[in-house]
Amino acid sequence: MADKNAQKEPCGLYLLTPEKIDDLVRFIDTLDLVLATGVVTCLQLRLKSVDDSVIIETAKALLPICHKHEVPLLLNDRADIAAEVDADGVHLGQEDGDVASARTLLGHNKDIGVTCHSSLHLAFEAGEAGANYVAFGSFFPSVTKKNATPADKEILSTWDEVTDIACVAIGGITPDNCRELADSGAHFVAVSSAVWNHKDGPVAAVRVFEAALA
Ligand SMILES: Cc1ncc(COP(=O)(O)OP(=O)(O)O)c(N)n1
Ligand SMILES: Cc1ncsc1CCOP(=O)(O)O
Ligand SMILES: [Mg+2]
Repeated sequence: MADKNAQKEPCGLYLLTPEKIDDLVRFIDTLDLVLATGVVTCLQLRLKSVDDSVIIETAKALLPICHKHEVPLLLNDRADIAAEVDADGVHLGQEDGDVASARTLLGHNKDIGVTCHSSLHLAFEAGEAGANYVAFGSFFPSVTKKNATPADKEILSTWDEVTDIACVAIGGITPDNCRELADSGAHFVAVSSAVWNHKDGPVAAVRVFEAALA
């Protein structure tokens, strides 16, 4: 998913799972419908405060659904588990390990993304270390990550001008505010609550994002 040249197409929708999945069978049915829309470019399994066994079981269950729809599945935080389940990559925060170690675990045909908050310096470091994409944010207040570092959308245009590495915008993104991030240079917008908590459900939500990003 991390091809910056995809940017001249509409900005992609990068979907994060909820932090907890209570009913995996039901979630898979919903995810199948969401991915069948063709709107989602990438899915990140972002489970928090669960045992490794739950991450592994969930990743193994989601991979066939993602691949049926040709959507890469990245794991949040855990390059080791991404390698174990043969996921398509990993997203690393600044405390989640370094790119070089993740690359050793995953190999060269997997995607590695790195959280860079509002820092071009961190983004250049990540790029030099071999990240496939960098993530900036939070651009708007997020109910999912309430204490995230705020970021200004000018960082997206600056990054777009000076590098060829894809950038992802994250944090409080909705159908109403995603366009300004795409116009500023985001290649992908990463979204959680605006999809899973949409009043008309997640399938309707991704359709509204599709229209907003077209
Ligand atoms: C695409 C994307 N961007 C940023 C993050 C945040 O990662 P991190 O800072 O490690 O925070 P957690 O998600 O682990 O709480 C992300 N997950 N995905
Ligand atoms: C993981 C993460 N990192 C910065 S904001 C955020 C949460 C994104 O979720 P939402 O789209 O619900 O704000
Ligand atoms: Mg993390």
